[in-house]
Amino acid sequence: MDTLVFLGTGDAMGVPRVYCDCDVCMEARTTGTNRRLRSLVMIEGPEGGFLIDCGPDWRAQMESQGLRFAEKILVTHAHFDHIGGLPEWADACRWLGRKGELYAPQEVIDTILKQFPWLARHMNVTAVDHGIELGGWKIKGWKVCHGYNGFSYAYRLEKNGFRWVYCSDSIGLNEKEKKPLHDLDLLVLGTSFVHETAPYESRSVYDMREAAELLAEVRPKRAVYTHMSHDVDLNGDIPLPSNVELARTGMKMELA
Ligand SMILES: O=c1ccn([C@@H]2O[C@@H]3COP(=O)(O)O[C@H]3[C@H]2O)c(=O)[nH]1
Repeated sequence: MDTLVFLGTGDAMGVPRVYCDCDVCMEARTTGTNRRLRSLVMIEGPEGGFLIDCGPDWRAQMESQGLRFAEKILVTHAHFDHIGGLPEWADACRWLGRKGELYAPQEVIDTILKQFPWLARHMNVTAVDHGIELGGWKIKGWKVCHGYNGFSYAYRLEKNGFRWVYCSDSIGLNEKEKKPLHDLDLLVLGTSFVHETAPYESRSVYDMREAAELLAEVRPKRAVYTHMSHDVDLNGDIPLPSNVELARTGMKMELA
């Protein structure tokens, strides 16, 4: 049985935001229910495991699980909050004398290697544009609208009849982009805010109101929201569709 572990459930700034004294950020600093590291998930199972994304909190996330090595990492897009940990992973590979396996679409690889050209010395880099199999999961990625911030990729994973999607950074998906979101047992969707009031053209991730509309359309059996900013209070009373839950740091789910 495979397990999905939420090692990071925050937006680009994490929670608390360094500059912020709002109630959610202050709660995150004290009791810490809302403390959120940058978004990253781990899939583990009998056929091996892998991470999706490697943001700047990677080191703390590895330590939180007592993990000493990450062998395989699949990346969604080349934004700092999703790739900031890659140089630390590369250093770990170097010191252990073990090559990591980095997977991403070719255009994402190109950007990563422009930013961190030395990575290729410490890891094998594989383009996943035509799909990939990791840990027994058949994985297909597709490009999704990330609004003001450009594009990201979402991944659809299938194994033993279980179908799920990881789509952390998207907004306003068109019909083609929504197609792989149908017939899902689980949709992990990024929703930065409950209700984001900033002008639409300045935004880059669904809010929870829009996400509810998307779910009504694509009808996954279950959904989990992640990539949540300090707008989201896990101790609050947020109106959600009945099949939705909010990811919590360290939360585990069976993928079956
Ligand atoms: O070309 C770019 C654009 C943006 N970024 C990062 O991705 C984050 C996306 O959310 P945000 O807009 O709150 O903050 C952004 C930055 O931290 C990046 O690394 N490269």
